[in-house]
Amino acid sequence: QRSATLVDFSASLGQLRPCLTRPANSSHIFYGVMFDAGSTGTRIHVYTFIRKNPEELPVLDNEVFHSIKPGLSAYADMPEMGAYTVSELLKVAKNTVPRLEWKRTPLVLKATAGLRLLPLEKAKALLEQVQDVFDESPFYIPDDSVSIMNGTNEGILAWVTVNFLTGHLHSKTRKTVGILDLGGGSTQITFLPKSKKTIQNSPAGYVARFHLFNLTYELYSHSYLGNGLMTARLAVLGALGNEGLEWKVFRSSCLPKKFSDDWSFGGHTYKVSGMVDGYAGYKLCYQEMLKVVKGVVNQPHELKDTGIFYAFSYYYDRAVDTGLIDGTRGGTLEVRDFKKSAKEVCNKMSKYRSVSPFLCMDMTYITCLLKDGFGFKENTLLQLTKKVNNVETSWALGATFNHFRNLNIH
Ligand SMILES: Nc1ccn([C@@H]2O[C@H](COP(=O)(O)OP(=O)(O)O)[C@@H](O)[C@H]2O)c(=O)n1
Repeated sequence: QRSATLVDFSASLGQLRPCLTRPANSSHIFYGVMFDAGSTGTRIHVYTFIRKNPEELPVLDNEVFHSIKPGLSAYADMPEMGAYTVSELLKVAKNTVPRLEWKRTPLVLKATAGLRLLPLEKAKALLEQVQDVFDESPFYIPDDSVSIMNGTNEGILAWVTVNFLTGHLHSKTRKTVGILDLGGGSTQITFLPKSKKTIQNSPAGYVARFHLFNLTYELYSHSYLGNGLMTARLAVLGALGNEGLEWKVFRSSCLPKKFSDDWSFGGHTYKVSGMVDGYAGYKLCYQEMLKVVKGVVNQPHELKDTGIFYAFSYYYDRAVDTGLIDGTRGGTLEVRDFKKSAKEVCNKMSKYRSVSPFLCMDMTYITCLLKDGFGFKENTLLQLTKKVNNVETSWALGATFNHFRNLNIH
C-alpha cells in the first residue's frame, strides 16, 4: 500500500511570493516563527510576511535566521538545559517581531532525526520542557506547536520551500526541481517523477500525493533515518548501536592513519582512530561505505532525466570545505565533482587534516550515497544552494505556510 501523504496547499501559495522590497504604504505586516530542532543544532527562522489587502494572500518579505549548537538530543539527560537553549533563541524572535504582534505570531518547533533516534521517553521529556518555555512566552502557541516531524513531511516541505523560492510553484509549466537534504541523522530525497514507472516501482510509503492550485502532484519522497552524515560516520566506524562502550576504539580506513581522538554526537562520546598499522585511502574507504548504503537506499526507477537537483545542508558545507564551491555564492556541480574531490582528499589525507580529519570519510559517503545509493549518473547536475533571495533553503519555510492557511498534512 503506497502512502497518500496529503498536503493541501489549495490556492494558498498562489500569491505568497518571495519579495525583496519593503511596502511603500501601510500594508499589513505579520510574522511566523519556526524552530528547526535538528540533530546537530537548533535554529530559529523568523519570517516577515506582507498582506497588501485583506483579499490578497501575503508575500514573504524577509527572514531572520539564527542557529546554535549542539542540538536538543545532546541534552537527552538534562531536558531543562535543552529547553534553555530554545529560550535563548527565542530572544531573536522578541527582537525581530514588534511587541504588539507577539500574541498573534505563531511559535512552532519541529524536531527531526536527532529526536527520532532518541528513546521515546527522552524525546518526550525534551519536548515537554520546550512546550513549557513556549507556554510561558508571550507568543501565539498553536495546537501541536512542539512535535517530532515525520521524515516524509520533512522532504516534502523542503521541496515546497525550494520550489517556492525559485518560482517553480508559480509557473504553469509544472517544471519543478528535486531536492537533496543531508542532515546529521537523516537524509531526504524528494522530486516530481516524470515517468509513471517511477511511481509504480516505488517501495511502499515512498510516494506522497500533494495538492496545489487544484493540481495533484505525486512526489517521490523518502527520509532515510540513520543515513545522515553523522550517523553514517557512526555506521562506518561500527559504532552505531554501541553507544556507551567508552573503552572501545572505533576504526576506519576513511580516517588518517595516525589520527586518534574523542568524537561526540547525540550526547555520546566515542574514541575514534585511523588504521594505525593498516591502510587508508579512497578505495578502501569506498568499500566500507558501500556497507552503509547498499540495500538500504532505494534507487528510483528514473534519476536519469529528472532535471536539476538542489542540494543543501551538509552537501553544501562539504562542497565549501573542499573548495568545490564558494561559501557564500554556492554553485553548480556534477556528481562526478564530489567523486574527484573525495579521491583527492582521501589520497592526500595529511594535506586536508587541518580542515577536518573526517573530510575523506564525509566526501566518500556523499559520493557513495549519490552514486551507489540513489543511483545518480556522474553528470547529473546539482545546484548547491544555502539561500535563495536571502532565505534559507530548508523545510522551515514550507512548514510555516501550514500555520497561516488551512494547509493540512494528513
Ligand atoms: N537552516 C539550516 C538547517 C540546517 N543546515 C545544515 O544542515 C546540517 C545538519 O542538519 P540537522 O542537524 O538538522 O540534521 P537532521 O536532524 O536533519 O538529520 C548542518 O550542516 C547544518 O548546518 C543549514 O545549513 N541550514
